[in-house]
Amino acid sequence: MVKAVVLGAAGGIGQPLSLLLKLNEVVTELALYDIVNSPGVAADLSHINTPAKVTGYLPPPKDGSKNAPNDGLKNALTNAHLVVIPAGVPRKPGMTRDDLFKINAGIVRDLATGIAQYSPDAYVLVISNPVNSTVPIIAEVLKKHGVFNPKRVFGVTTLDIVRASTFTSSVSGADPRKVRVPVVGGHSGVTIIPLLSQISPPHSYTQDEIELLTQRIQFGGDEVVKAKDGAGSATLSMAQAGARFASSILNATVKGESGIIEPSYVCLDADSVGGKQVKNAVNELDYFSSNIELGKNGVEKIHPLGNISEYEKNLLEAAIPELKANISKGISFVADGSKL
Ligand SMILES: NC(=O)c1ccc[n+]([C@@H]2O[C@H](COP(=O)([O-])OP(=O)(O)OC[C@H]3O[C@@H](n4cnc5c(N)ncnc54)[C@H](O)[C@@H]3O)[C@@H](O)[C@H]2O)c1
Ligand SMILES: O=C(O)C[C@H](O)C(=O)O
Repeated sequence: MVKAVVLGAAGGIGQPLSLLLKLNEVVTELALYDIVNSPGVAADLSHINTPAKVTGYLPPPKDGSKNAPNDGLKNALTNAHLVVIPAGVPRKPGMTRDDLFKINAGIVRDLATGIAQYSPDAYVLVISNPVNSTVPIIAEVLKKHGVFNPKRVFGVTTLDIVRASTFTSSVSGADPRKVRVPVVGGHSGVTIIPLLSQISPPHSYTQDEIELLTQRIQFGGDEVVKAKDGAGSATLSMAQAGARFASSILNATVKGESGIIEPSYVCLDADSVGGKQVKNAVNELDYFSSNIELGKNGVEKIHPLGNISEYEKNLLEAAIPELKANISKGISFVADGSKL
């Protein structure tokens, strides 16, 4: 049995992501949890003729008036192999991702408490923003419960990779499906660091092109927030990116495929898989996105940054203070909170 769970499944990302997971034939059970509408989304998806059995769960009603299942989160999470979290509010124009911390930190902390209790061995994929802080929040909650495994918790930065392929190809004329650009660092503005010097297949951009492309990849999220004009942020492209990363995790951990490499924002404490080497290169940050090789137990190897250009070194230097602050904010939120 391979159970995938989506927490925040009725939202703008949650619905198309759940659809794509329903189409993934490695998944045999798909559990959808949200504070609203998840049974409806589950009923709808359950008519698709793929193997996954779909169920929808809600929290217990606040007034206790309805005869709803008592513990939706527990039932959703029990026996999960993979948990994907797109729960939380999205940006409106003029906001930074860090502005979402006030609401989303508490949501993510409470969901992490459920994961610690009901699915401590699951692979956890965090989409909720601000990713630079929500991943440390999840890790700290799992640590408090004694169940944190740094090889199993991932901040999903795949949308940055997807955008980098699309935007660079629009300049070079290459097939975007075949282009890979490692995007390292974090997932907000200047913490997003595209390594265009390592683009595959290789391509030489002018310095002007490099600067324009870097800016566009770093602030690609803002393009969508602006175009949606108050109706949220990227949902469809994020669902595709999230499903791609989930599929990579499933292919590595269930099917045993080797050699899958995807950048992701992870805890660098896993020294046995190369975390220390990356940590040394990024001024001792505890979390960072680098090329991650996936294996049957999750993170198999955290690849070093490799040769990077002077321009990219400057991007890294500019990213470090913001990443440090975002990480500390997440860690302190759990350390200072009482509701665990
Ligand atoms: N990592 C990325 O690259 C990336 C990309 C796009 C969006 N995001 C982030 O993803 C999050 C979701 O975006 P969206 O557009 O889907 O928002 P949305 O508002 O459309 O959906 C969010 C869903 O979360 C649900 N929710 C709220 N509190 C919950 C809780 N306690 N438990 C379960 N579900 C809960 C809501 O009911 C809603 O259905 C935002 O924080 C957004 O910034 C991240
Ligand atoms: O921009 C946002 O707020 C959503 C997401 O992080 C994105 O990169 O599209």
